[in-house]
Amino acid sequence: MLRRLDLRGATPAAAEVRRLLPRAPIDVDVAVDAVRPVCDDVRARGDAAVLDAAERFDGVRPPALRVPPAALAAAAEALDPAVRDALAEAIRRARLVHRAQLREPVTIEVAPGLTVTERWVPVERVGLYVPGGRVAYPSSVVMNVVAAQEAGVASLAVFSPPQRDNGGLPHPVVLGACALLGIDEVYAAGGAQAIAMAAHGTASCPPVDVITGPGNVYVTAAKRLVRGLVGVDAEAGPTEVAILADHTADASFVAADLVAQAEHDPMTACLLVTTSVELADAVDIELGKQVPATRHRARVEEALAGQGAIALVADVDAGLAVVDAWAAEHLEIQTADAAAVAARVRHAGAVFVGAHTPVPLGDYLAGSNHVLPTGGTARHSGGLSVASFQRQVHLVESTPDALHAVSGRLRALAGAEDLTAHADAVEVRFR
Ligand SMILES: NC(=O)c1ccc[n+]([C@@H]2O[C@H](COP(=O)([O-])OP(=O)(O)OC[C@H]3O[C@@H](n4cnc5c(N)ncnc54)[C@H](O)[C@@H]3O)[C@@H](O)[C@H]2O)c1
Ligand SMILES: N[C@H](CO)Cc1c[nH]c[nH+]1
Ligand SMILES: [Zn+2]
Repeated sequence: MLRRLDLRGATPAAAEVRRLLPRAPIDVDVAVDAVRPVCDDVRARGDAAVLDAAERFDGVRPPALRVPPAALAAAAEALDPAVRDALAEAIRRARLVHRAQLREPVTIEVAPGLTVTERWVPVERVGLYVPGGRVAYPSSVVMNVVAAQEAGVASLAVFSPPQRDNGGLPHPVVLGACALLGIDEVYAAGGAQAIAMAAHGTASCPPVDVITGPGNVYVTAAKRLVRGLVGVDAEAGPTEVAILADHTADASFVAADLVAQAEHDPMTACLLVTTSVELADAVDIELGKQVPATRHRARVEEALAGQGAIALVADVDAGLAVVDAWAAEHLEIQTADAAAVAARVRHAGAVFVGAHTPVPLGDYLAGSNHVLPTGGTARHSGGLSVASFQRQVHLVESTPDALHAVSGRLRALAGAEDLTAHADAVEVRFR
């Protein structure tokens, strides 16, 4: 049985909701302290430190950090045809969505003769993290690489943990997915050491400008540490799901969707917010059937016991307030008129609307990006997109008349800041 919180009759403030509802006990701040020495070591000793960390954390010392081209080609060759076909379709769908995110330059004539043009320019080189500790994620290759390629990034390097069972190379399907996408720069490096390698650069790997991708709490912590030296995307850490459901929801669907995300990581957070005690009871019964039968039972049990909960709410409006406060990475809406309810959601990494839009569709094949903000960061961040790989640049262009027309006001503002040379630099042009 999931722990239950009865919020009917109460209207807790957002901060109180966040305190009451469970999330994983190790937070990113704690993990930052754990990974700081690893990142410092990579900065100081480069490749040797990455290799030592691989031995310590992944249980294998890769023969080389850079995956040889022959291994990528062999992995592509060895892909199961059904997996190859599914990857190709996932890539096709993701391209449709991400290409549509590209923005044309916009020129605004602010005053006669003065224009501001906004251009979006791709960064030059990116490091794309693909998790591979407990589970290997070829689908995260697709999510990272397609967004970066569509953004127009020229240099892409993928990092994924070395695997003992694969001779110290990353998982073969991860390599196969890289090859399908035309990626030839892949490193057998995982965890914080991979993030530090990408950020600082080593003898085998030039530094990158932006690092993106999901990972466990150590990866997330390392991204937080190098933020500023490089750009990073949102904190896409241990996965989480919230489901807002009423009496119309099917308990077997709800339970299956909780189990599906719980199988990622014992730190996964799974929350059902419902107006219906009957549904809550039925979901508990369903979990009693589904959990013992699921492949990764131990992980699922740990996640549900640790960070699983059902919150009972008075009505859908109260439920919306709760899920908005919790700001889930994934939010499913399984209520009557789900589309109308979903349209009112403010804080979630992605919203899955209606009974036939489970999170795993978005994980693999909806075309949406599955690299999404966790830990409540959906309050201020969005998921991975082409914008994660681009910078916006303003081009400002003025005629002499347009500059002259505004020079009096400019002097007023410069004077207010006691920066008179600013005004002089304008007026020198008209003496
Ligand atoms: N939010 C998202 O968008 C999203 C998407 C996909 C996956 N995920 C999450 O990614 C995570 C993948 O985790 P994973 O562990 O399978 O793979 P991972 O690649 O993220 O982490 C594996 C690495 O963690 C490091 N590590 C392990 N224990 C450590 C320790 N005690 N100290 C320091 N470093 C340590 C190792 O170096 C190892 O290479 C899951 O939590 C999953 O939920 C999130
Ligand atoms: N649910 C994960 C976090 O968004 C993504 C994923 C990849 N593979 C399966 N699931
Ligand atoms: Zn998933």
